[in-house]
Amino acid sequence: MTHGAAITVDGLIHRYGPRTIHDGLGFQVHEGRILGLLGKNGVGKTTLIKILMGFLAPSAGTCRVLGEPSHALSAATKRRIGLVFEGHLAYDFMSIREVERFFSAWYPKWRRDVFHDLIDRLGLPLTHRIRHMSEGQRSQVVLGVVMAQDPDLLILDDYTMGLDAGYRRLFLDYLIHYARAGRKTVLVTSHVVQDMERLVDDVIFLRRGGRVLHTSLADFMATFRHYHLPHEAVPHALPDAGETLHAVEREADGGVSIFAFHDRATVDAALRRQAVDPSALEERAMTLEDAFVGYTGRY
Ligand SMILES: Nc1ncnc2c1ncn2[C@@H]1O[C@H](COP(=O)(O)OP(=O)(O)OP(=O)(O)O)[C@@H](O)[C@H]1O
Repeated sequence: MTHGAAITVDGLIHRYGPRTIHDGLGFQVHEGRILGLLGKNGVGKTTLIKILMGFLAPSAGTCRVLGEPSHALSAATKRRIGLVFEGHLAYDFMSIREVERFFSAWYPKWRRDVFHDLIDRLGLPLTHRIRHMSEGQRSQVVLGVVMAQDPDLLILDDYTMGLDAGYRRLFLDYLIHYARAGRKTVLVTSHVVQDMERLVDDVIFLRRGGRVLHTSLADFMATFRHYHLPHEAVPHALPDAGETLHAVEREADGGVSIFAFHDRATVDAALRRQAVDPSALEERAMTLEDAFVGYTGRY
């Protein structure tokens, strides 16, 4: 079945003063897909989400969200979008009970069962005020509020803020169930890359200066490879990264890691062209986090 696009970004350019953050970004998120937006600190993930929600006007380009231009989202469409943004609730003077009363009035599909299932795990009385909660407890309330809205499009910007490992996993299970159960679309950013490996269908890697890679997670993991040259086989001058070798990194043990979208024979040939003997090269298995760091570079 072909689904329509929940999000369409076309020719997006964004600059803050002289700095270009997005440079002709274009992609679609189809209904029912889960997209992970990954990238190092400061590459522009939050900026993109602000543009999609109409909080920020881009320097150029267009975005459509659930069929409407992002700068003119109607109230009805906004109600179909669940947004977790910097993990905060604006009304921190409210108690848990007041938060539920306030938000449930806005959302016709409010899922009381979902809210209480997530909130009960806090072990706090419903009269407890948000401002008297720890950071992680506040995040739990935010996530309860958003999931109870039963949104068609869920946008989560760094939802893991302050969450302990147990709750993070619980929420991840919730998300997976939510996304698979209906035709729900999710756009998620997180620095906990290992969670993305379980959750997302597609990934966008944002890199500084506006460079991007948009791919399915399965394709990326099947084609991006890590090769290792042990210390004794490393030449004086490290091989250069370029067309074939995506990245070349010196390891703490003196060996060299080479990341490439190519098979062993192609990488061998590229090394030989640089007068490097590849006979000791070995391929290593990668998690998504290894691949993410290999693709975007350590620092
Ligand atoms: N209003 C602003 N004026 C100028 N520069 C800004 C503004 N907002 C963000 N920036 C800069 O733009 C870049 C992108 O910021 P953004 O918050 O979108 O990054 P991010 O990918 O979400 O980062 P992180 O992973 O750290 O949350 C950063 O270098 C940031 O310092």
